[in-house]
Amino acid sequence: MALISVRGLAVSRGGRRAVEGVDFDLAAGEALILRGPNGIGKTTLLRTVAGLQPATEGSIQADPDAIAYAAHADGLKGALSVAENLRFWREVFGGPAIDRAVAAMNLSDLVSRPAAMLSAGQKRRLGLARLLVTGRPVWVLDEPTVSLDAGSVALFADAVRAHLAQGGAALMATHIELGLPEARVLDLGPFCADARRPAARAPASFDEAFG
Ligand SMILES: Nc1ncnc2c1ncn2[C@@H]1O[C@H](COP(=O)(O)OP(=O)(O)OP(=O)(O)O)[C@@H](O)[C@H]1O
Repeated sequence: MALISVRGLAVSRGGRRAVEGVDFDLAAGEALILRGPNGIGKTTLLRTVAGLQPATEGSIQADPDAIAYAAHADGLKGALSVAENLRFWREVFGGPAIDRAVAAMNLSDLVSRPAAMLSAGQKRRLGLARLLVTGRPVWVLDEPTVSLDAGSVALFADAVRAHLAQGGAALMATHIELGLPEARVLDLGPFCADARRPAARAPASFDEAFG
């Protein structure tokens, strides 16, 4: 059974339709990568699936309590240490102990350091470790590997693979090659609202050259 089922989905940002007519299912053990050029609507689609904004059209079947959403921003508390941040999130979500998350994202040497004193890549590793302490099955991730070095991208791919093996699922927008050949790819290009309705931008009766 699908954990997320999307049919005929259109999403908008700033009053403009971004993509429309999007269909996909995501089942336990599956990963789906959204691709498309800057501005096509990947973030908008992920925010809509995560329940942070309404769909313009179409349907999304998913349990909002099953989704852990990680946006561009890491959402860390700068004054709290790495361990305190993870314990905070664990208590909010009621997920598993933090040890596995610390090890999975190579944070063992940093557990006592305030999050404000981490590098950009270390902050990102902590932001991703947060997913593991939510205990939620569906990860919805927006550019999860920004700031990560090659070794950390590989760690992240391992964490996703382990999550899938445990019956989880992942929906991700990324421009880079994650090293997850088992993931399906959905190119949003054909679903760009402007490209599908060129007449809406340039009516046939309008003579652009002499208007
Ligand atoms: N705050 C905003 N207000 C109005 N429109 C916005 C805002 N942020 C983004 N947009 C517009 O919404 C559209 C979709 O943006 P979105 O961030 O979803 O694209 P994206 O595919 O995630 O892009 P990127 O690859 O650059 O992250 C774009 O055309 C963008 O210009």
